[in-house]
Amino acid sequence: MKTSIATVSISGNLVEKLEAIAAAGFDGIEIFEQDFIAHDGNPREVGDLIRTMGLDITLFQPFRDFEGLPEPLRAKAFDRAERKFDLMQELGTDLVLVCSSCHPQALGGIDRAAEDFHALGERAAARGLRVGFEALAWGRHVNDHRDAWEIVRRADHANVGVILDSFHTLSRRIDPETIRRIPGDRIFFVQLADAPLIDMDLLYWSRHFRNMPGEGDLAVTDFMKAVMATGYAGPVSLEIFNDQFRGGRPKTIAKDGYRSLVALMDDVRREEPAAVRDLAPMPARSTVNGVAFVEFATRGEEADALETMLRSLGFRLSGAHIAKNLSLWAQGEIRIVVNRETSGYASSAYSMHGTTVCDIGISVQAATETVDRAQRLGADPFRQPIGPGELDIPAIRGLSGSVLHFIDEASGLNDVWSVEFTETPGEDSGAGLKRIDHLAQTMSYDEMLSWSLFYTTLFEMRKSPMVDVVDPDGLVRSQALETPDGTFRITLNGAETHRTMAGNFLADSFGASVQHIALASDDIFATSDALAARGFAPLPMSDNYYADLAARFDLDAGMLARLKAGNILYDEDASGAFFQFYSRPYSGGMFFEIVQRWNGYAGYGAPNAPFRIAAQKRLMRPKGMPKR
Ligand SMILES: O=C(O)c1ccc(O)c(O)c1
Ligand SMILES: [Mg+2]
Repeated sequence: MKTSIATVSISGNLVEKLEAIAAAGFDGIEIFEQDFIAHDGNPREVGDLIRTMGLDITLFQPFRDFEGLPEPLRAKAFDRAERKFDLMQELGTDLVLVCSSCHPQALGGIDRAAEDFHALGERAAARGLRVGFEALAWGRHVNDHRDAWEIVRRADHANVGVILDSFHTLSRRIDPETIRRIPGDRIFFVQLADAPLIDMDLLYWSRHFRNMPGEGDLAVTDFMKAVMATGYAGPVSLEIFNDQFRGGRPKTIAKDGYRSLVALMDDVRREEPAAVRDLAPMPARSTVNGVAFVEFATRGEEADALETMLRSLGFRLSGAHIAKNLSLWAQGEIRIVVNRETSGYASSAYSMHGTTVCDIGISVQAATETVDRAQRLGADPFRQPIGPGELDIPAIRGLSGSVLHFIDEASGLNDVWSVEFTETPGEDSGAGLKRIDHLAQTMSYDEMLSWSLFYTTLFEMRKSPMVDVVDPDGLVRSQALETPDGTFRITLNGAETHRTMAGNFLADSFGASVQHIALASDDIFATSDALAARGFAPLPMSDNYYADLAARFDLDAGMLARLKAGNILYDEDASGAFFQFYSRPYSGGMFFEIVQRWNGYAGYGAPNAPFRIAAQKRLMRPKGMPKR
């Protein structure tokens, strides 16, 4: 399988685009004519440059407004085609994409279009070139791949084939199963794009909101299954028009594209093994059993403050590392590692971000396979020198320099706590916190798609719809990712301005990271009492909040009084209820959350988020102080 991507999908100038595409691992590019025209260099040099980077030119595009024109426009279109054929030969590519005409004078008529394509096929054949016809979803007469295929069929020329683009088919809700009727050797090229479901004009949607397969809501896997079932053996190419990507970092967008394409083809193969023959095998998405540990990089007074916070949350200092300056804090199944090392990865994370979550340990079915899959999807493995008596725990670099370790039972890696840590005796039985409910990662809005793709291609996780969270100083978008059984949950919070609570944290910590950790109790009121006895100070909520709760929900006076007394927030969904309270912010805007899910409540208390943020800001921005 040859992987390819259109140059239009990546930001930067032509050379920057090519470098990013080559580095991400693609085999080829579709050269977008505009990118070539904007470049100052002759076509032969450009072709040679592309090839020296190890890339093929899989397609030249687009050639517009060709079929169905009356004379003299028709003759002019053929002349124009001859010029572009010259250019293609100099660049060194044999396939051109002709997209269906939007020309106001195009006449329509399947046979007229077929005759035009037959004639174009003759001219292309004379030069050893090929022509592919793509139905644009907004084409004047041809806007359905079934009509494009009928035209190609009637053109009846070996050098004329059809080009399929998932966006054009799926955006019009055309059943992708209809692709199975097209002979694979008549499909000259396949373009892939996903998109979020938004009800808008097709052209505008296509030119601004496409995204990588798996990042949107279209049935791209079904589309590709149908394509592969035809026996299609040509390139599989991404063609993404997206405003955000046009302004993104070329390397990141290209890596995301490669990750999405390999994950998609692996999914297709799992569902139709016979159809995908030449993709190297890779392990399936990992099953996650939960968060094994969260590690903070910290120092000095900040480290002491964090440990004071952990103690007030009912954590017990349960171990010290045999060789390194790490302390292990435990409660229920929760393990938090406080790393005060002054060299190595955690130390650089501290220098870069201040006190920060530098490492997340994820408990999976098979740790080594998880790293294998991640690497096949383009992630880098992470290694540190292993000291005497230490285990070699498989790990990768996440995005923006983060690290993920994988722990499993089968290989004995979950013994790391008894192997690498000496037990600190103690009696403390905790405050009833049992497990990590979710980790909340803060990032800039532009990074959200990269992170959700990262998690959903590596793990069996589903995305919930994006919600808008109103901060007094701006909007934060939030998206939850979770395993089917809820054992591993992450919320991604994308900030667009520095002035939001999330944006402020991001600016102060120089990059995406975990901003809060939500810990689950099975009895929120008992936990709240136990924490109060330890001197834990919850985030104070306003009286107005509780007056509104009383209006919105059927809560009896006793329940309401208990919620208010504990500064506990409340929400309900179709099946159950949710209780949550917060710590006060520490170390530049991080915090802890305590939650209880009752009767299968599935959300994260999104309706409460604006009031939580306002309460945090009241603490961080004392009364009377003007906002920055
Ligand atoms: O938006 C367009 O015009 C356009 C051009 C070429 C394509 O392959 C396509 O899918 C869309
Ligand atoms: Mg296309």
